[in-house]
Amino acid sequence: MPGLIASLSAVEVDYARGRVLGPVDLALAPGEIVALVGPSGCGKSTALRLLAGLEAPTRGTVTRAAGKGETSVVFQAPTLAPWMSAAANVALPLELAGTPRTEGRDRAIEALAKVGLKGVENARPAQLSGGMAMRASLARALVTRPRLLLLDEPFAALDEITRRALADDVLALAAELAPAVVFVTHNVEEAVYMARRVVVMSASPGRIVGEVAVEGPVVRPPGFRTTAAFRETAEQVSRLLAGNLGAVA
Ligand SMILES: Nc1ncnc2c1ncn2[C@@H]1O[C@H](COP(=O)(O)OP(=O)(O)OP(=O)(O)O)[C@@H](O)[C@H]1O
Repeated sequence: MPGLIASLSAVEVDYARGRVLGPVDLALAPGEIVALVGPSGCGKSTALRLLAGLEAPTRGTVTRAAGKGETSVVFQAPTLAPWMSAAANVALPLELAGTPRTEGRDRAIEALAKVGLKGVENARPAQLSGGMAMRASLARALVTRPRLLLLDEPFAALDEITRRALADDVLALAAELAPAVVFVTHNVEEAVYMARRVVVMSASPGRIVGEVAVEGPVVRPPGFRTTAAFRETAEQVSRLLAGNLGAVA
């Protein structure tokens, strides 16, 4: 379909023990932020891997307007190379794409500053806290200025305060750089906070059971979580989830 960053059409994924996903249809417009919520094991990460082009579906069609170099994925674990400095880690995708080394380092330092990591350019990953390592991973994902940013439970291992701070930082960066974002989470409130559109999946094999639109600006104003509209939207998502949990594996 023209104008879309990526889409899944009648997509199904089977593994050896049977169907794990689908059929699923999902279309992503440029710059939109979509959250994917669903019970554990329903195929959220599988859907993300399809959108990233890391895996092919068993049946159905995946289209991707964003090429490999225009797609970034951030996983729950920061996946930084332990022997490299923060700046070298962030510069890695640029280096692999053939960007001259000094330009790569400058852009990495700029990306680190954008995620609040000014001054830690030369630190090794082991010297960073969990939140800082996740920020460095985000900087590495954004340094290539992707058109499609795929986030697989990026805050799951972090404490609540760090999660909330990072959520605001990701939204600020999304507002500035305008990639299409797919954000996978188990957490209903986090989904409603992050996304303009929450896509709810059933238990395995995951299908889309409903979508809920979220009002408000991309960068959420203070107190957004306590508004009646936010509570109602979260309730709607929770009801969709609760009605479609099926047999828990
Ligand atoms: N490479 C694989 N081979 C076989 N089975 C797999 C493979 N990858 C995932 N699965 C299975 O497919 C199902 C969907 O996995 P997936 O990781 O996509 O779910 P998820 O919704 O992201 O789960 P969680 O929320 O727990 O991270 C699970 O039952 C999982 O065990």
